[in-house]
Amino acid sequence: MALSVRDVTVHYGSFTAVREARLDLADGEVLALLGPSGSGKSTLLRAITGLEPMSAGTVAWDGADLAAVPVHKRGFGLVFQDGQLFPHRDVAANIAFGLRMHGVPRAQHAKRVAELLDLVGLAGFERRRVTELSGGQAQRVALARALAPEPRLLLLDEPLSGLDAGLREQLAIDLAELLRRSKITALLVTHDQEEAFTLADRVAVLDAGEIRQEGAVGSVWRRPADEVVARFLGVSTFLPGTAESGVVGTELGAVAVPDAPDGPVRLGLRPHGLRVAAEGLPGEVTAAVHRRDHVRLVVRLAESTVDAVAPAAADLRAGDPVRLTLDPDGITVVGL
Ligand SMILES: Nc1ncnc2c1ncn2[C@@H]1O[C@H](COP(=O)(O)OP(=O)(O)OP(=O)(O)O)[C@@H](O)[C@H]1O
Repeated sequence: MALSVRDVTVHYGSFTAVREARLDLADGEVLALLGPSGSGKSTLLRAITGLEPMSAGTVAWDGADLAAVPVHKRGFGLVFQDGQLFPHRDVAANIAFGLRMHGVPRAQHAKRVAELLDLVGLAGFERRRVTELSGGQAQRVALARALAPEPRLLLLDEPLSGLDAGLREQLAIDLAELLRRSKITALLVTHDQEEAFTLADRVAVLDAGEIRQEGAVGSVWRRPADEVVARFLGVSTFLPGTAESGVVGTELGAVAVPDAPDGPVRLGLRPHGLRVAAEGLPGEVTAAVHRRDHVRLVVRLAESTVDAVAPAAADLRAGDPVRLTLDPDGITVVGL
């Protein structure tokens, strides 16, 4: 195991920001620490880098404890939300800083800087002043600077959250491609599930300083371990049901969940787990919000109020009657 984090606890005075965190990261793997604001993600990342003193626990690389290894000798690269570039130097000098710090001979700098700029999609930007870069370009330069010394672990703390939505999505896709192509081992902090799912192989969900669930992104998404994780991953309605031979019967109807074990289960419904259809449960729209590719609804049923979706073209308003049907794609089993 490249990185192993064991029972790491961090206190700020009497407040416990991270409690007994355990994580493993294999070579070439990308792990996202995902959680709401204040859940302790940055604190855990900082503890791993050595920037934050730990009250208990160990951080090891290839089995060797890093307690006595100072931050700059850990061989880790760091990228923060605002790239923290040196404003008075040009792009090439910012990237070469990392090379100088690691004793790369000066004669090799220009070639390596050009390679790194090519890698982050900014070929030819060497002489550009960093004050003349867009937010997205600045983050690419920060990434190139962090990668310059070929770190054994790249740590990214909300690297895209200072950017506007469209750019963030594009940069997340580019970054995911770069991490996979270059087989970089990386730990990413984010509060954005889309970003975590685009970039990471595995995800650890934090809440109130504790890792609630850790696993492959797909399995955490499909099988959240508890209600806290489920809510954070977009589940808004919980529904008891009884599974028999891969079909779960509930008060809202039956739905196929092939791997649900027979017996009582708890379903978690994301908004698109209930869709407007020609047939189904009757209800009344109490709120409708038009989004780019669908309409989000709040619908009052006979016994409860639920979230649901309709196609973008649906012209629905509060007071309209609708019928809802369960869609397995938006339904998880919680706490299996
Ligand atoms: N230097 C500090 N001194 C005291 N408390 C702190 C300090 N840094 C963070 N905290 C507290 O520790 C908790 C965890 O903070 P942390 O920054 O790790 O959360 P986070 O999940 O990264 O949140 P965000 O996404 O908002 O950055 C928060 O309640 C925060 O207020």
